[in-house]
Amino acid sequence: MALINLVNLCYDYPNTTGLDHLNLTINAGEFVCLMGPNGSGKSTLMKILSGLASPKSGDYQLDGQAITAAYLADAQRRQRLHQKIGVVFQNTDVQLFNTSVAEEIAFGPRQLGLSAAAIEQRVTDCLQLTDCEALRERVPYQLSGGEKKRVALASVLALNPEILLLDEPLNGLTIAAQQQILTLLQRLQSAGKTIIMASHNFQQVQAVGQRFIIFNSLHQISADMTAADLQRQPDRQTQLMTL
Ligand SMILES: Nc1ncnc2c1ncn2[C@@H]1O[C@H](COP(=O)(O)OP(=O)(O)OP(=O)(O)O)[C@@H](O)[C@H]1O
Repeated sequence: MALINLVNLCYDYPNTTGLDHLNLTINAGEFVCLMGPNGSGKSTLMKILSGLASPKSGDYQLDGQAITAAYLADAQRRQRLHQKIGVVFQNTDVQLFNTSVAEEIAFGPRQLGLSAAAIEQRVTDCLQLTDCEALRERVPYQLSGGEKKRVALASVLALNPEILLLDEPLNGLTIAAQQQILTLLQRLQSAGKTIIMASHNFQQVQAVGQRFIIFNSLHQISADMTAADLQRQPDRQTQLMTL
């Protein structure tokens, strides 16, 4: 069974279309890049997948469960969804609000009601996984862009989600910081996570993406290709280089 299944999914903002009749299946363990020009719908799809918005029409199923407005209205179910799908937002500053990095990572597990020992274990594990041990007592909003991104990822991983959604996680980072995030995402995929990453920069993601879902300016999916498909289509690669 598909992990994520979208059928004829539409979403509208008050004055514009967000998503137009998306049909999409994503299986567990995939590393998927959502690509397309500015305003094509990548962030809107992330909003729907993470339960921050519900579709106007069409279906969204996660592990066979229909995610509807009624489902999202139930706080317990919403929490279950948020445990399953972790989101790293485009603007990391909206995500980091605690007074230390350790507190930032502990926040989610504490909300789940875990014991102090279990929380400490998750903080230590996630600091190590994201190479953030040295940042443990730092104030999150004073960190560099790359450090903030790694801490945001650590705080999301503390809930041990099956799926990671990342909206333009490489924007504004140095090449070294980009590489560090990409290597980490590959390790997480090897550990069994499903990775869904939005990007409009093919150069940044071509080495890691295994599947590329390409949006057009009409907020539709115009192509859905594996990395191997893309290898055989240099014209398409050139097009993606200039989104
Ligand atoms: N909060 C909002 N209110 C109204 N319109 C919105 C809102 N957010 C997005 N839109 C519109 O919905 C469409 C899809 O936008 P979306 O942010 O999903 O695109 P994107 O592909 O993520 O773009 P970018 O690469 O710039 O982040 C665009 O036309 C955008 O202007």
